[in-house]
Amino acid sequence: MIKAIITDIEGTITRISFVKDVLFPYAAKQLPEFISAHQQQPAVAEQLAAVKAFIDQPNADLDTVINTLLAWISDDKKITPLKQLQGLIWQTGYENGDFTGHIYPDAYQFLQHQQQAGQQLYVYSSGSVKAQELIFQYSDFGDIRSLFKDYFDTKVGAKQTPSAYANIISQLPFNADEVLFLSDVVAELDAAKSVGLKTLHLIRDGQTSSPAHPYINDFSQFTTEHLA
Ligand SMILES: CSCCC(=O)C(=O)COP(=O)(O)O
Ligand SMILES: [Mg+2]
Repeated sequence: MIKAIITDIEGTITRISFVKDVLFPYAAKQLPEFISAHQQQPAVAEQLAAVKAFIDQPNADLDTVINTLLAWISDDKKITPLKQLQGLIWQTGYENGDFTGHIYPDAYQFLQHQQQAGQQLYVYSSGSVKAQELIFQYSDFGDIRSLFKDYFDTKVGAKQTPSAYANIISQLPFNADEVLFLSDVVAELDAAKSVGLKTLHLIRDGQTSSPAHPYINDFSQFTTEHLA
């Protein structure tokens, strides 16, 4: 019996185009000035050092680091220092009201219902924990952070890696088979299932279904059978 639900964000409870057409371009536009202005701040300096380590160029200059980060945004790389920096940059956009966090109405209703029914709700996204908190703090439905018990990002591991899910389960008071993982990406569902989590595939945007995972097109199709 399912006791906890871990949800992905992009493509599962948030429209893909909000991330790709709003958040990523905003980060790309603001990043050069943000890095130049804040490079000495510890939270930023730590990520710049991580970029240099990742590209194995400990003495890389600022332009090289900025161009590396811009290329990673363009290629939608889920590399931890980029995702951490994006969260810091998006904070300004949310605070200025440049955008609000898109949440599908059916997802919001589903999450509210499951919380009221006693499920513990968690988030696991490639977006940093900061970015996750921001999208829910400044969501289309107002501040909905109280829905979630905790957040996980790529610091526990990459989303297509089984050990990341084992790592999350080791931090929760549940067995793997008591946890349902929701995602739009089959490779993520495969990784979660391989360490014993139950899975449910969200196919909102024409993705191909997999025989390995049950699927729904939106949360209006969710039934109690998915919690069995
Ligand atoms: C937290 S909103 C931004 C999401 C993001 O940066 C991203 O890369 C999407 O990854 P997800 O794991 O939510 O599909
Ligand atoms: Mg996703």
